[in-house]
Amino acid sequence: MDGKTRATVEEIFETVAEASPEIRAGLPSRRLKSGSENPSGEKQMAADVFADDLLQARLGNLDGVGQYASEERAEVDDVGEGFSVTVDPLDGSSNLKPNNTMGTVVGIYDAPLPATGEDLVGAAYVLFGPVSTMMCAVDGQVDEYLVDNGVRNLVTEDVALPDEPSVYGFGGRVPEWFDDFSAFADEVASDPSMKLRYGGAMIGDVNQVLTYGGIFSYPAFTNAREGKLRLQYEGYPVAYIMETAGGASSDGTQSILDVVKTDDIHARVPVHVGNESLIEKLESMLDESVDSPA
Ligand SMILES: O=P(O)(O)OC[C@H]1O[C@](O)(COP(=O)(O)O)[C@@H](O)[C@@H]1O
Ligand SMILES: [Mg+2]
Ligand SMILES: [Mg+2]
Repeated sequence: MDGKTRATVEEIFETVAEASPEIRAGLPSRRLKSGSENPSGEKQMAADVFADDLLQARLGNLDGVGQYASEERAEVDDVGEGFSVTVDPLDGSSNLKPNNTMGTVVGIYDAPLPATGEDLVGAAYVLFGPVSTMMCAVDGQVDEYLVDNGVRNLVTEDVALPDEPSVYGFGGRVPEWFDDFSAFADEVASDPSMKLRYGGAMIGDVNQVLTYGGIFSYPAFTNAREGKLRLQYEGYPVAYIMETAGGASSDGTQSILDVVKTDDIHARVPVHVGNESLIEKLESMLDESVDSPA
């Protein structure tokens, strides 16, 4: 990776870190529905709209950013020349009401949007928990930071997914899972070394997998084969972070990073990320009947 690319990616990371205390401080007064829907047909919280506007203004202002897209706005914004940035401004915003965890997810692509997994030059997330963690993946390495007053402080350099998996979290309604995924879930659950830990925000669930080892899935459903999570804002960035940390990702048959993009900037994808052994097992169990509803 050349120095200019690296510097631009770091500037984008720094801008997200800088905005994160403002996003966090804006949450208490914005835990209500905004009255509008996002392009995926979900009711937006006031905090979703606030975080999106803030990030659009800050990231769109950077010299090295050419496009900004988020799951909260219909169209891609052309903001200048440079990398394309995709944002899930508040991942897990349905956790606002019960005061559970949530975060911000960012993908940086060296191509116009919609881009492909191969176009990624960096990805990061901020997790709003008891502390604000920021996980940044660039140039083959993931680093973990604590964000304090908008500044990243390095906690762990070169984060590696633990070899021994111990946690799992599977999203959606169990009756709507395909039979083959249910069989995989049963196998994971029956492993005495595995514990169910599910929080309802992808980024919180992914962060505990990165911390302890394991698997997070938001699978295909019998009534929604494409799953729920969005490829450009959630699927590609989280797969890039997990694979860079030594883990694996899958849409059920292939790495999420190899999933072919469509023209739809809001396209969805089944998401499975975690230890390679579990992703391999999953793919072997889904292969046979992935196309046949339960
Ligand atoms: O509560 P549900 O419908 O199972 O969905 C939970 C999943 O949906 C999400 O909240 C979707 O993300 P947004 O909150 O950004 O729309 C994921 O973070 C989470 O994994
Ligand atoms: Mg999300
Ligand atoms: Mg969101």
